[in-house]
Amino acid sequence: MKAKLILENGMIFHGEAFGYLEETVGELVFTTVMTGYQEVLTDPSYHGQIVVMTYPLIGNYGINLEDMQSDRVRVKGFIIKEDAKLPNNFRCEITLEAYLKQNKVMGLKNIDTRHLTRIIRDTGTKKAVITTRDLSQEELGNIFFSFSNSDAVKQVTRKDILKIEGSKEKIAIIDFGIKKHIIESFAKRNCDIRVFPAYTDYETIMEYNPDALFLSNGPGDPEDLPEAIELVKKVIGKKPVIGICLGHQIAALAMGGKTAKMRFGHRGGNHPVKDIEKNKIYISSQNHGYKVTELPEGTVLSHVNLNDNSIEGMKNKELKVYTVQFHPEASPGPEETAYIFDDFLNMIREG
Ligand SMILES: NC(=O)CC[C@H](N)C(=O)O
Repeated sequence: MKAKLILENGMIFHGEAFGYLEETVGELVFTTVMTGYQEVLTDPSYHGQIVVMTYPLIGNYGINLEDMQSDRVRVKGFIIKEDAKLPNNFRCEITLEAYLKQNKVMGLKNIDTRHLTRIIRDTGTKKAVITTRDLSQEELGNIFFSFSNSDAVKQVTRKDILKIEGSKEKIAIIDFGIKKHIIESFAKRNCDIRVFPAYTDYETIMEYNPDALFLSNGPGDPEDLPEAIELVKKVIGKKPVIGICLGHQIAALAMGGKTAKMRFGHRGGNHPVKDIEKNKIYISSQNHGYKVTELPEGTVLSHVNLNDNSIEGMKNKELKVYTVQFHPEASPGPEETAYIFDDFLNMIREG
């Protein structure tokens, strides 16, 4: 069935619907990862976003039920050039199209994703609609006007506390929309883990008497999370604080730093970041549309993005805060920054 993508600036791309047939609206972003589409689909950080894959052939190894980063598809829509109709892999359980259908998420294929990506790069992230209908200007205007992603964390955070027993550091994780492989990365290192819902109060977290507070990745604008920022303000100085992506941004705001929305963000599996202390360059996995623009006082830059010199990590040795903007858990992407989890734990132990 024919369907189209309509951008907020009036541009229209014609393609073919695939997956679930239901009109959708979201913030249009692109990722340059060449594999790992199923980790992208299930990453809660993409809540509210329509994702364009720049790699031209998607679905070629199907969908397995182990690599998901949460329990369902989180993107609002999925745009590709070509759908591999006959996936071929021993781990494949269902096709990409069946998975989208099952999760009630609309896809659009046969789109010139390279052209679309250039438009997003040149003119910035914007809202977009995928539809099979002919919409009037007024209808479109209403759809765009009523779309907001400011309660994204509320939508994706867990309801109950998750406990994982371990013999090493006690890590209190705040789930702003956490990816499964982050939890696994701490569990693999034998940490004792409690994963708390995003709006858990300070007392409940301190009752667990953690060795550190970990702030997870998650969707939306960090400035939409004043409660989380207040919680972190209370914890800093009392317990070490570590974090990834949204967690990094929240920690920066809690300490008096600044964040801002980027023109089109960093989403992909080959972003070069330099670890300043180690004087080494790593290829990192990234998925963010906001960044820290001003480091808090007393905090030093730990990592920098070599494409645009943006802040990719910060450290405060006195207060024991260490956070990174990129994704050391990868999933998808290269795993060479997994050392960050060991660095986090070393910082906690040093006390
Ligand atoms: N992956 C993340 O945690 C993303 C953080 C934030 N939502 C951003 O887009 O910048």
